[in-house]
Amino acid sequence: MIYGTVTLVGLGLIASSIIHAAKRGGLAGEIRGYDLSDEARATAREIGLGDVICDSLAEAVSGADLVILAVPVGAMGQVAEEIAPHLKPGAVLSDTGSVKGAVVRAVEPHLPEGVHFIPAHPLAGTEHSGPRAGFAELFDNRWCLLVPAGETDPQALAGLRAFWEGMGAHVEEMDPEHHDLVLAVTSHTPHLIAYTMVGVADDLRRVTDSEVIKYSAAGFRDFTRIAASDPTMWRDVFLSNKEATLTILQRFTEELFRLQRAIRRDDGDLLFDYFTRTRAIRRGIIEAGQDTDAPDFGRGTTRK
Ligand SMILES: NC(=O)C1=CN([C@@H]2O[C@H](COP(=O)(O)OP(=O)(O)OC[C@H]3O[C@@H](n4cnc5c(N)ncnc54)[C@H](O)[C@@H]3O)[C@@H](O)[C@H]2O)C=CC1
Ligand SMILES: O=C(O)C(=O)Cc1ccc(O)cc1
Repeated sequence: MIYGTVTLVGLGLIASSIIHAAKRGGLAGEIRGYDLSDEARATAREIGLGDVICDSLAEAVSGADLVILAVPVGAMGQVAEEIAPHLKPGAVLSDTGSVKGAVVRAVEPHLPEGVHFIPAHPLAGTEHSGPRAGFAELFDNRWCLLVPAGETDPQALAGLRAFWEGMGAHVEEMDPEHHDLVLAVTSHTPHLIAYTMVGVADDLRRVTDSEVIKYSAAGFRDFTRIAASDPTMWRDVFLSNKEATLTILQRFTEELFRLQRAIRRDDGDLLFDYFTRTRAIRRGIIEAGQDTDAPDFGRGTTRK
């Protein structure tokens, strides 16, 4: 056991997965939960999520050793303000938000003396949401980035690291600005591209007579899975990681125009070289053992 009492605020996919994984690892004496939505709290009780589901934030966090905010990024500041007077001195306050700079700025002004704030981001998820969506294996062999803002108590940091490792994750530390740029490249912009592509297909539905759905190939299906992700969560991600996302989108559109021009000019060499370079990146990820779901791409041949 790492913490006596752990409280999850927001009982969606990530919080419910933490509850299952912490139970599996025997990491907490008692697990409490709270959600603003009556329906989420009722569902959590119905499926026996955690030990106690509370009807107020104050009750949920009072006396807790670890409090994790697993609400949409845009709600973090308001929740922090509400729980601040009820946090136990010496408690660890963390979160799971997909954006870190904005969360640090929103939470820090409300932090009471003696509470250790250590933002975190598990790089694991699905397109599903709500208390029923969680499962204990979600974090197995996935990264969890700890993003300590400024001076952080080493013991508090070690405890949170052990908690995430106990849930199966590999833990690394990163600073908030760097985190937001990296995630803009690897997660936020790709999600926006998926939303756009599915939107374009939907606009063309009448022209293509629903054939995009009927004959959708694996690439488009992957886009539709990602574009089915929670609208509130992703609205908040883009509005709170505005700068980094716009920077990466600018680079993306420049590259897209370059490829567009190559197609128009029948510049096969440019396209071939570009796709050869990107294929090597995919192989690098697989060779580094970072994609456990991926099929073996090592045996194919390259034709020109
Ligand atoms: N879904 C994913 O794949 C991942 C999400 N995250 C981050 O984790 C956080 C939670 O995401 P999910 O679990 O997927 O979301 P979710 O949509 O499944 O659950 C969020 C829950 O928070 C509740 N909530 C909203 N405002 C609240 C408030 N003021 N007080 C209490 N509860 C409130 C909602 O009712 C909902 O039940 C987000 O910040 C997200 O960016 C991080 C990694 C992966
Ligand atoms: O489902 C997917 O493909 C994801 O990319 C999951 C995910 C979504 C948001 C995050 O901040 C981290 C991971």
